[in-house]
Amino acid sequence: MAVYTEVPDEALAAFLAAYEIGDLLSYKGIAEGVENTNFILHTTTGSYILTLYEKRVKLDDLPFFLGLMEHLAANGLACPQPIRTRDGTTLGTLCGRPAVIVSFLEGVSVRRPEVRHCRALGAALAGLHAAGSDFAMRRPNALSVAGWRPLFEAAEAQADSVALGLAARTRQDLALLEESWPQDLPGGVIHADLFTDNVFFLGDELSGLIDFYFACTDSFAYDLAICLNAWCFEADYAFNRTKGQAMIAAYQAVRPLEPREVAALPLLARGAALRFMLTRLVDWLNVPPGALVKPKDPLEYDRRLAFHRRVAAAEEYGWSAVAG
Ligand SMILES: Nc1ncnc2c1ncn2[C@@H]1O[C@H](COP(=O)(O)OP(=O)(O)OP(=O)(O)O)[C@@H](O)[C@H]1O
Ligand SMILES: N[C@@H](CCO)C(=O)O
Repeated sequence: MAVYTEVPDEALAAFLAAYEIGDLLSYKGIAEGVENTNFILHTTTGSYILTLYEKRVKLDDLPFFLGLMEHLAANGLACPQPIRTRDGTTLGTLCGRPAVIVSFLEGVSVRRPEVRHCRALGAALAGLHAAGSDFAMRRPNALSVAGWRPLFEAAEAQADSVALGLAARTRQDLALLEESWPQDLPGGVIHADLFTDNVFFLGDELSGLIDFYFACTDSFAYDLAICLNAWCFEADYAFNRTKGQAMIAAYQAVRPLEPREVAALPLLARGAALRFMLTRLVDWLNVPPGALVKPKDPLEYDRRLAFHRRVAAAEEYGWSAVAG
């Protein structure tokens, strides 16, 4: 469930009075998602998403996220567009929480992506990188390599209670990645969390990207590495090279990777898997009493790491010099 804040009818009506989105017909809480409180609103002018930001989203970051969504939507990307009030503001307050209304995107996410979905995702990711290239604001990636050691230290003592040997192998991965993390790759705005639940399809057509609350300024190839992790492994943790190939080729049809990005891909993919393993591990070990949200399994990413450790070259992810 993701309705942490209950919103009384009167409070909602007062909040909506500042907008020109028609009369409210109905609204209901959205169960999916774990970070924020989301409602779907149906009004006489259409459907909208109302989000109340809960504690994990920093208030200072909201201008970046909202500005970015506006910028990307203005550049033709199918993403939620923050709706402005009559006074021209996008960020308001509802029930003591920062709150926004964004446009509703049609479509459904796919649980088990197929090759065609991976291809569509590759093109959309490159489109996002292109659409964000002239966005003026910056937000450093707090969950890049410098952010991993504090996460590891918070989990190290209990890591082996989750899987035997997890602490030792994570320690080794972390040391290697800290030493060799690729620097100064081409970069700009990245989504940084483009998992299947954040991508909508209508039939075979990709219809929208959501959840920009990890978006930041970092290397483009790292974003691709995150997507290879999230989309191209099978249920048995075998990497599906055909899916990787489809994703990378579609990405490169819009923005060809530079040779240094290709060379860095194995390390970037390994780092991306470590990042999600660590955030999941910390959450797994710190489930608040009475929590209604089930934490995500860190071992799904420990298993991906086992694959990445054996990879020697980008070809093993499906990259090839000849576009295919
Ligand atoms: N603009 C939108 N259009 C249509 N549906 C949306 C939109 N934004 C959010 N949703 C719906 O709300 C759900 C939760 O949104 P979102 O993923 O942003 O939540 P969250 O709390 O930030 O969760 P998490 O970070 O865990 O994914 C989505 O799975 C989707 O069903
Ligand atoms: N996509 C992240 C959750 C944060 O949205 C994960 O699967 O660990």
